[in-house]
Amino acid sequence: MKLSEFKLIELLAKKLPTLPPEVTVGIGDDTAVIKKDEGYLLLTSDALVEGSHFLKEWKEKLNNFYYYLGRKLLSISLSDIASMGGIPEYAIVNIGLSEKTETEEMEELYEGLADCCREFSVTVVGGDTVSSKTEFFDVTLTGKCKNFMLRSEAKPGELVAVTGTFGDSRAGLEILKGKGKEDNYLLERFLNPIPRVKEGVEARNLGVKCGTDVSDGLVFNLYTIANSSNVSIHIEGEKIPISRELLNFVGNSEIALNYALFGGEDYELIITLPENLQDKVESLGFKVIGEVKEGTGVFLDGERLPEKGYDHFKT
Ligand SMILES: Nc1ncnc2c1ncn2[C@@H]1O[C@H](COP(=O)(O)OP(=O)(O)O)[C@@H](O)[C@H]1O
Ligand SMILES: Cc1ncc(C[n+]2csc(CCOP(=O)(O)OP(=O)(O)O)c2C)c(N)n1
Ligand SMILES: [Mg+2]
Repeated sequence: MKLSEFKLIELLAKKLPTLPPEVTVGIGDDTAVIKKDEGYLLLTSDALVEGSHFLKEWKEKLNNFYYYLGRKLLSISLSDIASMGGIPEYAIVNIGLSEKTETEEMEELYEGLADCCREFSVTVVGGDTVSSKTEFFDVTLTGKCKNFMLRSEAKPGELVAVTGTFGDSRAGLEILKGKGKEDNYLLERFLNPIPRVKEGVEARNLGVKCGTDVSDGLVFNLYTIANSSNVSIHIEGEKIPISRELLNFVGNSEIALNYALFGGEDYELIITLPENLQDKVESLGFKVIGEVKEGTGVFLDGERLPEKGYDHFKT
């Protein structure tokens, strides 16, 4: 594919018929938003594909690898519902199995999926099972909300805040690829991201209007807010949350910051909020990392950052 992931989606979206009036948000945010009764239906889909998101050989390194894959499969869509401030409800699961797939692996995948369903009160209501050259797993998830957060609602003068720490997942991926020293915390952060559903709902309940989650990298997802809100975002390097484990893994704070900014698969939330909500969102566990201003772009300590992140057709 010659185009970037996002240019391609833009091109394909133009082919589709115009939206009916009940579709409040179509392609372009973390979930679709569809007006329903007194509130909204949220709808999202994400896939995990052998070769792109995981390697089958990782099974040899971890005896419960497919359990974690089952959890992550649901968690990545839960993170999209979380970023809208929604409550997850129903899931459809499509699985593509190769000649190498074993029954026990799929049982393990479904045990992970089931545990995650129990933890977040999600009900699997169907799916599809097909053969494929390489394995793939795909979840479509619905959610509900009375009000939602969007990428396009950031306003100049607001603060930018995030949950959790950044860059750990990329380090976990490197460990699985055989680079660097083993670290269970970092591995866990890659294999078992915890979607911030509670934080998303609570932020929205406080009146926060802008949110997204971080799958392609902190900077890239800050750009999705900046671009769709027509604002600039200014963050401070020393405020970016970085774990002790990541610092130990990479050895110095400059490289750790690079992992945090561009790593990807963090599945943490970014929100923007008016200053008067700062204490309240901090008590939910969010940390302020910067501010929203007029203009365009994302800046770190005054310097414009490149709009780069994970792109399926570039990496
Ligand atoms: N093949 C596709 N057809 C229609 N919409 C798509 C397609 N792929 C992605 N999208 C939409 O494009 C937007 C961006 O996708 P993506 O970056 O995958 O979102 P996210 O990081 O929240 O999963 C989303 O609204 C998503 O639903
Ligand atoms: C084998 C392998 N190589 C690279 C990665 C890293 N990686 C794959 S997808 C991705 C970004 C997020 O995934 P995507 O499918 O784009 O999620 P979405 O933005 O749609 O939520 C990253 C960092 C990986 N997990 N596994
Ligand atoms: Mg997606």
